[in-house]
Amino acid sequence: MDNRWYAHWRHVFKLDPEKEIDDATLDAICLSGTDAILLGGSSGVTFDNTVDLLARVRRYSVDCALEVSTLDGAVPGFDGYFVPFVMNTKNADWLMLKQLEGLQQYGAFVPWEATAASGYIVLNEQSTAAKVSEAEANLSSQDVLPYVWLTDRLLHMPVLYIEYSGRFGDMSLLARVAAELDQAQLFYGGGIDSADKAAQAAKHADTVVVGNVVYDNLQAAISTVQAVKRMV
Ligand SMILES: CC(C)=CCC/C(C)=C/CC/C(C)=C/CC/C(C)=C/CC/C(C)=C/CC/C(C)=C/CC/C(C)=C/COP(=O)(O)OP(=O)(O)O
Ligand SMILES: O=P(O)(O)OC[C@@H](O)CO
Ligand SMILES: [Mg+2]
Repeated sequence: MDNRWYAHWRHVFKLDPEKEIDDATLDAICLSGTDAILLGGSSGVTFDNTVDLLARVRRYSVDCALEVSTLDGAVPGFDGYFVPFVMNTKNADWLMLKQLEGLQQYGAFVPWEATAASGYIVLNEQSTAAKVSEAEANLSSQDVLPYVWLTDRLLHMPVLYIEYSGRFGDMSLLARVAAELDQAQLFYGGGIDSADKAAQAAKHADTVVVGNVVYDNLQAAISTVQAVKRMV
C-alpha cells in the first residue's frame, strides 16, 4: 500500500549519514522551509550513523524519511521509507536481490503504509551510485523512455527518480520523462548548487532533491528552497 505520504514534497534535502554535519548547518537546513529531510547515501551508511543523524533531525518538526540503501542502515523511527530499485542495471543485485534480502531480514517490521518503492534511473556514470549499481548510465532521452514506461506504466512504481548524483543533468531529458509519466511522482536529483538550477529542475520534476551542496556551500543550498517553492 502506498498512500503517498510524500505527495506534497516539492523540495527535499538529502543528507548522507556517512558525512559529518555540524549543528549550525543542520539547524539552517532543518529550518530552511524544505518539505523534508531524506537520509541516504550509496556507500558507508550504517545503523549507527543513521540513528545518530535521525536523532539530530528529530529535534525539528520537518518530515524525515530514509532511503534504505544498505542492509545495515535499516533503522526504525522514520516518518517514511523509500526502497530504491535501479532500473537501468543488468546486475540483479541492485534491481531486485538486495531488496529481497532486505525483506527476508526486516520484512516483519516494515511500516507498509509509509514505505514506497523508488525506481531509479541513474544517469551520471561517474557517480558512486552508478558505479556501485553497475548502471548503464549513458542513455539519451530516447533510450531512457522504455525504462520510464517500465517503471511507471507496467510496474506502477509510485516514485520515478531521475538521478544524476554529483552532476547537473539534462533538463530536456527530464522534461521528456515528465511528459511521459502516467502516475509516478517524479523526483529529480543531481548537481543542484544554485537557485537557478533548482528552478530549472522544478519546472519538470514534482520533487527536487538537493544533496552535496549542503556540505559545500550552505548559503547556495538554502537558496534552492525558495527557488523551488516559487515555481508552485
Ligand atoms: C527495521 C525497519 C523498521 C525497517 C524498515 C525499513 C525498510 C523499509 C526496510 C526494507 C528493507 C530493504 C528492502 C532493504 C533494501 C536494502 C538495499 C541494500 C537496497 C538496495 C538499494 C540500492 C539499489 C542501492 C544502489 C545505490 C543507490 C541507487 C542508492 C540510492 C541512494 C543514492 C543514489 C544516494 C546518493 O549517494 P551518494 O553517496 O550521495 O552518491 P554520490 O557519491 O554519487 O553523490
Ligand atoms: O548530491 P546531489 O548531486 O545534489 O544529488 C542529490 C541526490 O539525487 C543524490 O542521490
Ligand atoms: Mg552525495
